[in-house]
Amino acid sequence: MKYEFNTEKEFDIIAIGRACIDLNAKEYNRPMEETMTFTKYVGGSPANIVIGSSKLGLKTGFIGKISDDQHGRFIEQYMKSVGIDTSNLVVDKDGHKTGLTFTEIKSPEECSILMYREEVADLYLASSEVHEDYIKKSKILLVSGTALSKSPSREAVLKAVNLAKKNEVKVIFELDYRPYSWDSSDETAVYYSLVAQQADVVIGTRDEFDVMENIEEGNNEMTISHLFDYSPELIVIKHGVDGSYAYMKSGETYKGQAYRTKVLKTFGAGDSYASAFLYALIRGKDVETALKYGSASASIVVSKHSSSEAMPTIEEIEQLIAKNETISSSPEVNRL
Ligand SMILES: Nc1ncnc2c1ncn2[C@@H]1O[C@H](COP(=O)(O)OP(=O)(O)O)[C@@H](O)[C@H]1O
Ligand SMILES: O=C(O)C[C@@H](O)[C@H](O)C(=O)COP(=O)(O)O
Repeated sequence: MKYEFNTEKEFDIIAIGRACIDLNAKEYNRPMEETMTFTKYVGGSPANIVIGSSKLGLKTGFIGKISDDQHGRFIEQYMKSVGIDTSNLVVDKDGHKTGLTFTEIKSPEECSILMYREEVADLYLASSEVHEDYIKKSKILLVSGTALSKSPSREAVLKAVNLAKKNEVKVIFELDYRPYSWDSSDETAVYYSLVAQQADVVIGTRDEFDVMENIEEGNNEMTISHLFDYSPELIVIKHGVDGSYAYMKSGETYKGQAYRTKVLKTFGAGDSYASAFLYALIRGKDVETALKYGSASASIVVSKHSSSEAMPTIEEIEQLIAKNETISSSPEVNRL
């Protein structure tokens, strides 16, 4: 089953949200207290996703706010270098800073991130900085959930969603839950539900859907039966190394299995997954195949040091799919 887009649009994906910096520990297998050196990469979930999609050949753009300093300029230069349109990347003039994410790689199973996000420029994106003329040019508006955590970014995102819906632009909502950014679980659930109900596609981990529903240990059937009463036509629920499920409003369900790899660290999986999953959908692959692209891309990125710089080429993804070494012993993709 394929997912249709308006093919007349100039851009494939325009993302809205944060573009930040990842500082990934160079010394692995030790706690961050003992890490002396870090490598700098562009980071921020929505930025990572468009970087991945852009490297795969999609035409992408980014709406966001960066700091007026060396870090902001590094982000803009890197985005340009991978082909992302930065014409709607706003430079903050009020002294707000770029968000930093330090990563700790204690072991392949024990990875964590430490976010420094006080007064970050990305959450100061204003609704007046979101433009209809730009959004309407894209097949997809990719929305990151973290951009809803504070005003004025929250209103900027809600405006962007409204403009997308007015202009036949598919709204893809990546839940991208970062507890650090939110004041309360009730608040998160309110804004997540608001946008999920308006989105065309919702992507998140099982835990993130629980956050949206403000419950513990929810289940996929309940999630989809609720959301399919609203706008979503496709819901993707990820279960880490156990794979992912795609549910269509029309009733089909598909399972994508994770691909075996030598894991270096686990972060970066979700962003690389989303970038290749969306690439495949836009290129007219069916949803089953798109799950394979997402899983293969994630498997490649978890074997490498970064999230953004490590985003694979299409050849790497297709070679991995052809090798077919999935983690479960059951058939690689089961039609349920
Ligand atoms: N250890 C792993 N080895 C190979 N693939 C993985 C591994 N962990 C996750 N993946 C792949 O990445 C996808 C997204 O991972 P997940 O952990 O669910 O998302 P997130 O990074 O957003 O928390 C999974 O569906 C799976 O295909
Ligand atoms: O999203 C961030 O601000 C941090 C990311 O740049 C970092 O690379 C990361 O944690 C990615 O993990 P994922 O969202 O699970 O793919």
